[in-house]
Amino acid sequence: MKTVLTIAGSDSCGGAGIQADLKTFSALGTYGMSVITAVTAQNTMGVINVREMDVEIVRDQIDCLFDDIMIHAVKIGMVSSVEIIETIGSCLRGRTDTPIVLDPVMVSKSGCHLLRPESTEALSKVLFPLAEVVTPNLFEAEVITGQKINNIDGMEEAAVKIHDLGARNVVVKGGHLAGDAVDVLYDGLHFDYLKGTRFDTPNTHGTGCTFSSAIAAYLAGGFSVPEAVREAKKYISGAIENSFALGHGVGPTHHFYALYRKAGVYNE
Ligand SMILES: Nc1ncnc2c1ncn2[C@@H]1O[C@H](COP(=O)(O)OP(=O)(O)O)[C@@H](O)[C@H]1O
Ligand SMILES: Cc1ncc(COP(=O)(O)O)c(N)n1
Repeated sequence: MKTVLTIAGSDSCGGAGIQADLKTFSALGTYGMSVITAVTAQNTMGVINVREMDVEIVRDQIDCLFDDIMIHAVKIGMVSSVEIIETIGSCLRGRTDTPIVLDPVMVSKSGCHLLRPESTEALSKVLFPLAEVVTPNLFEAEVITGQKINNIDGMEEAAVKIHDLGARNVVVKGGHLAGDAVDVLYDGLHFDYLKGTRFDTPNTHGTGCTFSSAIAAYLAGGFSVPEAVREAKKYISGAIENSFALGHGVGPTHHFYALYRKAGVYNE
């Protein structure tokens, strides 16, 4: 059994964060585990409250898993504070056999800061050099590089800059650009373009969490980075195509539509 660990925040409404990550790991046939960095009180309309975990419990969650279990890939999402970032860094440094996918989560789609603004530098200094893949969205790539991004050329420039900060592979996601949903993968030498149909849906809660978790699940399964990113793109596209309305705001993507259909229990 391939195992994948998510280090991220809890999203009480289940569309993003730890909950989206574990659903993705399960849907892709891997065994999911979690380290919770923060608990958010969140629904489809917004984030009501955030409680960070203290660094001791973050460290103990990570260490006790590595002490006991072979972990085939790690995904990192919401990390919130400099202290939590440094703790994760010190726990993972040296564990070079385990590929790490870092989704540099900063602000929720509903506009809440999930990374304290003063933690941006620590995120790139401490965690980028540990990452096999970093997956910024347009806004995150702009904050990290200090440059506005309006098109694919801008995404390429940002990918190069983020690679220079130590990430071995960078996927700049184009989910927030107009037109097709095109993401740019850069490995330090070549650009690769992940093209996807844009689905006209408001229900995109947790798309970035799901995409990065799918990359981690495929890396755990032994796929190369370009293969893992390509398969993850297919997975997130299907999950968005089958996303659904929930609550009064931005609904979640659907992780199990293929399995449900096969079992004849798919409920539109
Ligand atoms: N409406 C959409 N239709 C199809 N793909 C989308 C759509 N919105 C986002 N994506 C894709 O979902 C993935 C996550 O991207 P994005 O939504 O930009 O991440 P984030 O949640 O970090 O803002 C990317 O592969 C992106 O291209
Ligand atoms: C705990 C947690 N982690 C990540 C996100 C980002 O997801 P989105 O960008 O879809 O709001 C979130 N809303 N909550």
